[in-house]
Amino acid sequence: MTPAGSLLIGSALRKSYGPTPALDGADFSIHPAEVVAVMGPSGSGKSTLLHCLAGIVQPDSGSVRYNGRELSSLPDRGRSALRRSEFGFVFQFGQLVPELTCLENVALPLRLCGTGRKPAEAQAAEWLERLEVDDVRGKRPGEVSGGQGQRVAVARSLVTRPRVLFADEPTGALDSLNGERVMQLLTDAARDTRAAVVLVTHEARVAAYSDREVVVRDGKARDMAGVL
Ligand SMILES: Nc1ncnc2c1ncn2[C@@H]1O[C@H](COP(=O)(O)OP(=O)(O)OP(=O)(O)O)[C@@H](O)[C@H]1O
Repeated sequence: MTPAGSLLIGSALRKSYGPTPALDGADFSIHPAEVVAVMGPSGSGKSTLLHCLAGIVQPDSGSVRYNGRELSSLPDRGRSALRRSEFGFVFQFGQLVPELTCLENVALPLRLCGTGRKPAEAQAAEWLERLEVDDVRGKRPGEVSGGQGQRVAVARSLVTRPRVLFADEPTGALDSLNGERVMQLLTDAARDTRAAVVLVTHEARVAAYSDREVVVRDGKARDMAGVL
């Protein structure tokens, strides 16, 4: 796939941690509304690639362009604002705020973007319903199951209707049945809202929910479209 029409493009990305090269000239691109699985062995550079694409980690060299804009040309504040308004995130563990109810957790990204409490919570309630966890809205994250918590996290990641959802092993802590359900709900919701999804996983059954697979090995990314 060529980067033409791509929403997000990483080119020749390099990143080392001390003497350890995590990325060694990785290329990646994703179109609007596309779900791309980033696969590869442990330590191959998948999470580092995701962090560079999301502007969380600054690559040593190479470029990341989002919607025609070079991320490194934005000041820190601009990158943070972009992450808040255009990107969504869901990780394997612990991203919910323990002191807040599930409803307040899902409403939080909207509140941070300036939405008032009532409309933010009304939208959050809709997303909890969509992820089939309406019943836990008044509970705190410590009082819900792992699968329920992950659905709440997916609801929170999509409530701002991001254009790119970054998901790093989103079902890594779940049993296979719960994992499949979360993936189904996540990809259905992303496709409905036309969010592109960068999905890091090492599990083939999770990658099966994607449109395309990219394999990262020794810090280099390879599109499997021409290989499979
Ligand atoms: N913050 C960091 N400090 C030092 N080394 C790091 C850091 N983050 C990643 N690395 C190293 O960079 C390399 C790539 O790590 P990364 O987490 O991107 O791989 P991964 O493919 O996501 O692995 P996994 O599947 O195990 O999560 C590894 O050798 C890792 O030890």
